[in-house]
Amino acid sequence: MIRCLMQSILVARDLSLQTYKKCLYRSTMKLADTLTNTEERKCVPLNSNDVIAASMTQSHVIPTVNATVTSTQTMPLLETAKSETAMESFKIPTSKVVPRVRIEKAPLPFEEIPGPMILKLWEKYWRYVPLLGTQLFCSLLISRLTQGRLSWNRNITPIKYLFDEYGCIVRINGPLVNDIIMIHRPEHIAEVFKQESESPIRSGIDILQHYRLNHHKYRSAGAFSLQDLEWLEVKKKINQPLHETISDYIGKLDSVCDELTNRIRNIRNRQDEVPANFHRELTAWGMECFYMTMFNKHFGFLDSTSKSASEATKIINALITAHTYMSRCETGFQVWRFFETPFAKKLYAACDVLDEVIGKYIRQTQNKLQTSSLSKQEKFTNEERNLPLLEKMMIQRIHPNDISILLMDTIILGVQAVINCEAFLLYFLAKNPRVQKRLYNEIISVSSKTSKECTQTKESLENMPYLKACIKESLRLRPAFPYLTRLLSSAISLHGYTIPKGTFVIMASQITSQREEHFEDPEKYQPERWLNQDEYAYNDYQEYSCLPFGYGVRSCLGRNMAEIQMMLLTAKLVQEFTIEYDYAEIQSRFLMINVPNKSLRFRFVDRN
Ligand code: HEM
Repeated sequence: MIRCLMQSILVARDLSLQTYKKCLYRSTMKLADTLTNTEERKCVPLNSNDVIAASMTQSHVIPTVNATVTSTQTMPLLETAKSETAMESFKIPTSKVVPRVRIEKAPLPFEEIPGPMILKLWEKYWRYVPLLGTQLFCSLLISRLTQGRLSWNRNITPIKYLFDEYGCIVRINGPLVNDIIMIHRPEHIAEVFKQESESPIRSGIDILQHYRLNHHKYRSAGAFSLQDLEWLEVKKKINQPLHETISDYIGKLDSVCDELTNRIRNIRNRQDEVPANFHRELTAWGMECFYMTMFNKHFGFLDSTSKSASEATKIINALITAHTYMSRCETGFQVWRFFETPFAKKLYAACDVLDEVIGKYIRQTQNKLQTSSLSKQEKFTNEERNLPLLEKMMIQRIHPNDISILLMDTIILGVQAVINCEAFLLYFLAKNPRVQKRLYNEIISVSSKTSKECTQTKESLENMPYLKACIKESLRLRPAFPYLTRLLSSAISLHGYTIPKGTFVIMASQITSQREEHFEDPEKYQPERWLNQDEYAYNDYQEYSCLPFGYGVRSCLGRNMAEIQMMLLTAKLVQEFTIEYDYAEIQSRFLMINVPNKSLRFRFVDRN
């Protein structure tokens, strides 16, 4: 009996508590709604805490709303069903709402930005490493840091983990390196780019810099590593010739795409599937495009029967090796700073092969230009625009050393970026037959109007908005570089914190471009989202929400070249084949560039 009685009391108490909570919530919401319509609400922004506070502080004076009830009557704390009905229509006289004073928030100290404790573990190692650069730290962070603790597969996941754990701004500090801030919100990225100086500083690739300055005794570190105004001078000189060359070489680049198409027909099996090492064929295509634009030479990378086949194999092997060991040297502890490790030796040997090839063409061009008179050279720049880029750069009097390192950066990073972005694009098309169909229709309709069958021109490419959207969408989901970096040249304010000048900022742009606020169903491949720009122009920071080629003065120099190459090849392949892929999902893994983590076993089924 007593137990029953006790239970009933407990149940009754629970019920009354629940009713109280419900009523308090309803009155709070009602109050918030009402306040929205008052003048006070307009000038005093309230958050949910304010509303709750307001309801609590005024609970004794809030009028219950019956016309008959005066404003001085108090509302019962524990409401009855009667008072609940009465709540439906109560009004608060505006004069009773006490306006709140907006309190200016003082900037929060930089040191209070949350960051991972796990990094503290590394501090004890750092002191044994005298030559620590920011890049080392970034590398640690981006590559191996969380190994063992997370399901680490060398992709962007650990960075995402840090944001999930510490919020939208994460600070990483150490005793020897400068502080590093990691961000991913477009509005924060905008602040970083707004403070950019005339010559912004980005993290370089230390091992390539080391190769050039110490191993090779070149006079500068290279396009990706060079920081000062000297590089900007070179960049200015290259920019225009680069764009002109690409436009002038569209026809030649298109025929390189024809070669890959034929090669696919030769190498696919009876199920129309290309071999697992199809990535290598894409590399050959990328290198042939590079040779064509830089040296105006057809090398035969896609022709296994050509005279230069063994030389082609050597160059492609060198490129693959250089990329692999650059990534291995650059990530983890950089022991190569103290002695030449086996990884560094392999990288240097591969770079030497590429350097030799580039050097050969530079010498040839130098000889050619020495034999022609200056006036003739000037005539070249004005009249004969079809010169290869190397010759144009030499006419611009760019130092041969600078040309050499620029070309090597273009091969190791630029060509690799194009190949891997193209690989992901083909994958997305293969996985989305509806998109592929629409793209095919666009290509056919434009080609029939503007160009000869199966040949693209500058005009035909300009008339393919859907193709551009397909590329943009693929770069949104799988950019070549998942993050951008800058050293702050002046202090900025982010998320209420003051970030001092000299802080190194990592912008996780791959995460930015997959945020729900900016992209509906962000994980889906939907090129259509780029066609109606107005629909997406609602947000002030839209511009910063997808930056596959970076932003500002230090944005990608090869953007035009990359986009044209990708457009040409994609148009060609979609026009000729239906592309299919039957295997497990392909994700990216990070080898200084996002690369596919699985073989590209596409099926290329003839359309006719
Ligand atoms: C789809 C292919 C490519 C993508 C996604 C890409 C992306 C990028 C990104 C994100 C940056 C850093 C920008 C920044 O920090 O704001 C960059 C820099 C650069 N890219 Fe590309 N790139 C591609 C292809 C190429 C190609 C083919 C070339 C060769 C001409 C090239 C040459 C460069 C150079 C020289 C820089 C350094 C620019 C500077 O520091 O001023 N890129 N690229």
